[in-house]
Amino acid sequence: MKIGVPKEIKTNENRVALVPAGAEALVAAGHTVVVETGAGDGSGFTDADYTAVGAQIAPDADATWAAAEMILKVKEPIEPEWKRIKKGQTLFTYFHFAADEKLTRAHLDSGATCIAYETVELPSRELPLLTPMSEVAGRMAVQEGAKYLEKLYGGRGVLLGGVPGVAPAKVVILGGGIVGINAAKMAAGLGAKVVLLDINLDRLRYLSDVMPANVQLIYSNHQNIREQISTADLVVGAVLIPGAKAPKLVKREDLKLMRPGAVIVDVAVDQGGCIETIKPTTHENPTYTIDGIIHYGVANMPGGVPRTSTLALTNATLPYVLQLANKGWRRALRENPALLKGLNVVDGRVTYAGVAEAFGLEAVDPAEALAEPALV
Ligand SMILES: NC(=O)C1=CN([C@@H]2O[C@H](COP(=O)(O)OP(=O)(O)OC[C@H]3O[C@@H](n4cnc5c(N)ncnc54)[C@H](O)[C@@H]3O)[C@@H](O)[C@H]2O)C=CC1
Ligand SMILES: CC(=O)C(=O)O
Ligand SMILES: [Mg+2]
Repeated sequence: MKIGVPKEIKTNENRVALVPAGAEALVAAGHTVVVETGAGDGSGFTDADYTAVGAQIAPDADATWAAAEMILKVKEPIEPEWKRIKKGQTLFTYFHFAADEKLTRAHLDSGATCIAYETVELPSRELPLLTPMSEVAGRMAVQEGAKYLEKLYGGRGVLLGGVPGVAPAKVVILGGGIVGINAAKMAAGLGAKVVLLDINLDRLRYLSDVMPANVQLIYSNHQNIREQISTADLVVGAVLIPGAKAPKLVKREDLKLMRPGAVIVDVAVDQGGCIETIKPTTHENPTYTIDGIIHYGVANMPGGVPRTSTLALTNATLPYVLQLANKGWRRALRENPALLKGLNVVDGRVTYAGVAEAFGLEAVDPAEALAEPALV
């Protein structure tokens, strides 16, 4: 199979979807790998690192897309990339369709087969291709939150860990999945007082076994959330309903309960955000203020630490990339139910219920879409 790896063009997105070790594995399996010149630069991989393992370098994005039956990316194709998508081409990347109708319609119109990293799901309900980036983003959420709490950035001027004689800051985390547990570990390690809320009681029980004593676990409902954020310095949004739009847990009027200069980092912004007032921002311009509360809404946080993130992401994606390349998307999805869960759009139809629901579209059963020979 011919596999294309374009350079990411979203603002300050320096990750790349395939590292030289992955290119080597694909070439060894008999595939042709075409990498856009400079695609690996931001993560510390040169064109020469790719050619050394048998990949080809394309001079620009057009040539990379045109050559490929399957495109490997990190972020969803953005508007300048849409014209390059070919009917029947397989796209394997993060999409987050439910948060963006225009993006969804562009991919429906393209006729491409869109397999989303974020909805690949194991029988255990784990999301193996979201997990590594959630680990990065959860850890970063505390780093970024700590920065914007500094007075210089408009924050309350509070140090997360406090010092002897002065109380530590309070960090409230909404959602105790991968982002939540990683944020909690970091905040607790720095000495903050941490409160984590989730609706999954089994998850709260598990967290109570593994978390240190400065992490308190509370059931998530609107009343408890309002009570907790009223004394928070940093709030981290970390909820997820896989593939669907995030529920709005903090309403606009709730901001009035919060302390001026408190910071919200809504990691869930890529699925629309769990804070009513959040909107997507970029690494270049990450924050804005509403009612005295600093909002951080970067939708590709791991892009800020591309070396770590690229390695972590590609460790997880490569086994799936090899299955898609070796078997073609139909057989790979038929033989791997986890990968089948990743199918969001095929031949102009939505195959993921959460995405269809977000825009009032009809969802086609992915197994049914697979069964149609016309879509080979
Ligand atoms: N902004 C960025 O750069 C990045 C964003 N993300 C996003 O972060 C979000 C969280 O991802 P993960 O932690 O991997 O998901 P996860 O599935 O591991 O955890 C989500 C948690 O939210 C909980 N939850 C659901 N409804 C809730 C409610 N009403 N109140 C409290 N908790 C609730 C679930 O029980 C679950 O424990 C996703 O939207 C993901 O796409 C992930 C990586 C990077
Ligand atoms: C998960 C995601 O959207 C990201 O890593 O950018
Ligand atoms: Mg994202």
